[in-house]
Amino acid sequence: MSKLELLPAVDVRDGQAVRLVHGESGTETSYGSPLEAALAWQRAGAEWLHLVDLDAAFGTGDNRSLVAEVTRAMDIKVELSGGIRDDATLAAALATGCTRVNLGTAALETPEWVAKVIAEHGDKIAVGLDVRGTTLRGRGWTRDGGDLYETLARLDQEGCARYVVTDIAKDGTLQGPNLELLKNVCAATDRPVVASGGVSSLDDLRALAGLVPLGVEGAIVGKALYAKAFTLEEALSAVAL
Ligand SMILES: O=C(O)c1ccccc1N[C@@H]1O[C@H](COP(=O)(O)O)[C@@H](O)[C@H]1O
Repeated sequence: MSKLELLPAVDVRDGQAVRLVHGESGTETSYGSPLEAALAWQRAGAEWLHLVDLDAAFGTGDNRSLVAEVTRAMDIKVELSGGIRDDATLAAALATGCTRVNLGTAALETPEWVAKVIAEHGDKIAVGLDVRGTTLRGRGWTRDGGDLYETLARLDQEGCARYVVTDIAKDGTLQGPNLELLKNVCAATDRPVVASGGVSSLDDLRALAGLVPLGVEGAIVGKALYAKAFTLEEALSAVAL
C-alpha cells in the first residue's frame, strides 16, 4: 500500500505567509516570510510544498515573482496554485519549474481552456475542487461555480489526472477533515485525490491515511503546522508505512 503524501502549505498574501479561516479575506494570521516557511518545511523532511498565491486567487494583485522565487529555491516537489487561469499565467507558473499546478476558478469558468491544457500537459495539471456542501466555489471562494459531481464527471472525461478537494467549511478551522466528502469523491472518480481542509491532529492524518486504498493520495496541512499542533516530522512519522 502507498503511504499518504503530505503537502505542507504556504499561502501567500501581500508578500507574507498567512493562514485564513474558511478562506475568508480579512481573517489572515501572518507567519512571516514565505521563503523561510517553505525552507523550514523542506528541512523538516517534506517531499511536497503546496504553494498558493492568495492575492491572485482573490483578484487583489499577485505575488507571482515571490512564489516563483520560492518554487525555484525548493529541492522538493511544488504544487502551485492561485490565479492560474489563462495561457500566460499557466506558462509563467510552469516556467517556475513547479511539479504541477492546481486550477480552481478556470475549471468552473473556462472549461474549454481547462480541457485543452489537460490534453496538453497531462499530470502537470490538477484541478482544485473547492466546495461548500457539494457546490463548487471560485474567485477566492466567493462565487458559486456549479455542482461538484457534475464537474468531476466532466473533468474525468477530459482526462484530468488528479483533484485537490477542499471543504471550505473546514479550511483553517482545525476541526478535522471531511472524511465523508473525501470518500464520496473517491467513489465518484478513479483519479487520485489530495485532501485539503481541517487537519488538526496526527489522528486526522492517520484517518486520511486509512483512505489511501480508496484513492486519497495526499493531504495538505496548513494551520495545524503553523499553530504547532504537531511538527512536520511527527506528521511524516504518523503516516509512514
Ligand atoms: O487556500 C486557501 O486558503 C484559499 C482561500 C481562498 C481562495 C483560494 C484559496 N486557495 C487556493 O487557490 C486556488 C484557486 O485559485 P484560482 O481559483 O485558480 O485562482 C486553489 O488551489 C485553492 O485551493
